[in-house]
Amino acid sequence: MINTARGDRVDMAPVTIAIIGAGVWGAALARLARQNPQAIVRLWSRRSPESLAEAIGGANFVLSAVSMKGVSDSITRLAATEMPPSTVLITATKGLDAQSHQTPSQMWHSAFPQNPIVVLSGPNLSQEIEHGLPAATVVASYDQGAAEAAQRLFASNVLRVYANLDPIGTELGGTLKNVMAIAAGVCDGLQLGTNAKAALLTRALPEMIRIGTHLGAQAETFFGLAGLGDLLATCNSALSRNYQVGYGLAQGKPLDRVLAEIHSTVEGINTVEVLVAIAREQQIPVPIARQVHRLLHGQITPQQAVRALIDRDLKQEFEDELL
Ligand SMILES: NC(=O)C1=CN([C@@H]2O[C@H](COP(=O)(O)OP(=O)(O)OC[C@H]3O[C@@H](n4cnc5c(N)ncnc54)[C@H](OP(=O)(O)O)[C@@H]3O)[C@@H](O)[C@H]2O)C=CC1
Ligand SMILES: O=C(CO)COP(=O)(O)O
Repeated sequence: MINTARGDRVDMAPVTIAIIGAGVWGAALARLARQNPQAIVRLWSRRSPESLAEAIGGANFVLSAVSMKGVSDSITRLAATEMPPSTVLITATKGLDAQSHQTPSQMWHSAFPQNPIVVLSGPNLSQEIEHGLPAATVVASYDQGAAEAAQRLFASNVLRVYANLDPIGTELGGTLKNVMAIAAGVCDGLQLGTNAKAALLTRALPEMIRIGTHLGAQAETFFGLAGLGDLLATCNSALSRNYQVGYGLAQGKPLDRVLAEIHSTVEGINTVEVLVAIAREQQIPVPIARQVHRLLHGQITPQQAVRALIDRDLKQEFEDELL
């Protein structure tokens, strides 16, 4: 166990972290890292005047906070630098690659097999972080030392950081809940009530676990902060962009108008494509994700999506759970 009380920071050697991706999450993570007086924090984006090689020079940690569509580009850019194998790579992206169906940490590992890889994920709405509100998150890695180093780096009096050894589960919790947040937005937008919302979120979790365990996650991770925690935060907050998509569709707005109004990254739109493709190939039941997929493709109305979920064949509550 690590004691991360603020007073212990005097024992921590100075560390440098370079954050790639200066979107809202990259900026919020930079703010969090700056709470640590021992951390030198550099925030870099492809629009920055300095080169990436300069930004990562001497960094102990390189954190990627780019959206899923920027992960491949960022890997290519970083591969062109001379990053040493001791640099800890932290990924904070919540998405799945459309072609390979890989998670970001798997892509980073393929490109940099020698570097320790850490996943950072949890119920972390960036606007609340920017307002200095307290939160908790998870840093997960197969390399316990790397996860604990990231834990020491980010722990502060506004952020409680837990470490675990399941990076894939931690990453998929944050990724798959985005699809469920679209459904939750529909539920609230149609004013279906608290009973319906509780049913939706409760049934969303086993759906995430079925896909997640198929992709290599540990089931118990989904009951932690990066799974249930992030599901609750995102599905219950109008700050969530994925939730806003569902809410806007429930109000009868077309998807392109909803997206134009949000004008920011909405990872659930791509994630549901990958999720449904995997579910089809592997015959994994994902009823909520399927309705979100049909809704986003304009094949059904929000009301028809709700009806389709209720009209499914009757079944035992736990008959096909992987728990
Ligand atoms: N916002 C939040 O509350 C949270 C977000 N996340 C996750 O963090 C990730 C980023 O989200 P967020 O910051 O909110 O989104 P934003 O839309 O604010 O920012 C997206 C970032 O990705 C970068 N990017 C996109 N394409 C490329 C590319 N081809 N090459 C390099 N960089 C690229 C953008 O760079 P540029 O500015 O140069 O376009 C920008 O820095 C997402 O996966 C999201 O799910 C995780 C937890 C919380
Ligand atoms: O992942 C998030 C909170 O943990 C952010 O959610 P949105 O991408 O839906 O805004």
